Amino acid sequence: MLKTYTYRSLQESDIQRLITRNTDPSRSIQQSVMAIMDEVRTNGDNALRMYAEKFDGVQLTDLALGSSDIAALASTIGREQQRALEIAFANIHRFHETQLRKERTVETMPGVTCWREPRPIERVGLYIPGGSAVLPSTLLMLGVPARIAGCREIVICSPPQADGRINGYIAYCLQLLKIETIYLTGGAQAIAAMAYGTDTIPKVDKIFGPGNQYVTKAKSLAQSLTNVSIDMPAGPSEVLVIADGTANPAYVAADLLAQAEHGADSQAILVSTDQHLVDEVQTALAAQLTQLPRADVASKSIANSYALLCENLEEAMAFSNRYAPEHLIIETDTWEPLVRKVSNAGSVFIGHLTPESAGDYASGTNHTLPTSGYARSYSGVSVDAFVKKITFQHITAEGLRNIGPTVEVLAELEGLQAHKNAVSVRMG
Ligand SMILES: NC(=O)c1ccc[n+]([C@@H]2O[C@H](COP(=O)([O-])OP(=O)(O)OC[C@H]3O[C@@H](n4cnc5c(N)ncnc54)[C@H](O)[C@@H]3O)[C@@H](O)[C@H]2O)c1
Ligand SMILES: N[C@H](CO)Cc1c[nH]c[nH+]1
Ligand SMILES: [Zn+2]
Repeated sequence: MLKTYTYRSLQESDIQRLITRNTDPSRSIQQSVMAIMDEVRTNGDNALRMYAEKFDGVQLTDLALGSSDIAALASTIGREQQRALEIAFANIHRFHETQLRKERTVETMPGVTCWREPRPIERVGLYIPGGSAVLPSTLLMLGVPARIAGCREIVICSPPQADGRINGYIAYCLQLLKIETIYLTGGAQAIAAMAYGTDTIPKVDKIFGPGNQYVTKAKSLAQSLTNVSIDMPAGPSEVLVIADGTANPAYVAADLLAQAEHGADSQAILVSTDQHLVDEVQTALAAQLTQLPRADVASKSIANSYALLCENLEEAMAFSNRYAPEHLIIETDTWEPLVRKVSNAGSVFIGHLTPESAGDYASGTNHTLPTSGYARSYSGVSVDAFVKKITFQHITAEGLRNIGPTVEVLAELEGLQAHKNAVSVRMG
């Protein structure tokens, strides 16, 4: 069950240990991923086939499925599942379409006009996890903002399943998104393929998507070894629940287990002001675990997690801000003052009736979020991530008279005469 710590008895070194997760201290993941990426760079599609056999247990001839295969697979799913995917698609679309707001044009001095306009990133690669669980929801979370942004080429990679194909739910989402091809490759090799390009898989400008530690390391290496950029490190899922005596222990336990079932390296942290609640959550965890098909994975993750007892909710929030969770759930009757104090979190779920699963699937917010403390500096995926915001400016004769002398002085103080001349030659 959850190990329990008391915040006031922790030293700074203990806090550092408690907020650190999935950093690959032995560099073993980095080494494996480097080797995989080199292999893909050198041997392209043949390397992808070799890794499909090694990691996914399938022999592939074709690395891609086209629209007729996708249509056949999509037709196998039930009406209820279609409907749920359509509602999720619509809510995600509704939430994300507001993000492409036009910005104001600014006249910084009379005759000097500056503004910013978004332009889609032309070629984007979306990674859809499919190792221990296939996540069609992730395809919607990445595909919808890519479509809203207007990206010209959307490359999708996901690990092949045991039958050498994808499941029908992924296929249905591809149809909702009007995407006609999917590439059957997963893990670090998929990221390498999109970063370097192979005969079959196009090289992209930016790679998006969550994944396990291999995928996440490959994304960061791809960014440093090639000119591809990435959305953010979105690795093993995590949740931190702040709960006081008003929380329902069954709800808290369910929320912790919902992230714990993602993987043994996931973390589910309970931060509470109430010892009695912690005890009740432990009991509820034990009871609910026995009912879960993925109890094996979830119990390993719970063993890799902890509960922390704090004196008050301010202290609880201070710890949460240091931990910087991917998901923060606030299960207290009074939450407004706490919400104002959130400074580091990927996505926040407020009140007793807001399960994090709602955001994972269908409320509309994006579930591709920074993990391992990266919520201190990264935002989750949004339409912004699929565009570049380009600045523009225009200067009139009046503007040049206004701004010119300032630029000349600044160029001169930096010793850059040619910069000064570019102004002076126009001012006559
Ligand atoms: N942060 C987020 O936004 C977010 C969202 C959804 C899911 N997730 C996380 O994504 C992850 C999905 O992981 P997954 O494993 O189920 O699927 P995955 O698709 O990320 O990884 C599967 C692939 O990993 C590779 N792999 C497995 N073992 C390997 C090894 N020993 N060496 C090299 N490569 C290996 C294989 O190629 C396999 O196809 C989970 O950790 C989940 O918590 C995060
Ligand atoms: N909780 C995951 C993000 O960490 C997203 C997800 C997809 N499916 C279920 N959950
Ligand atoms: Zn989830």
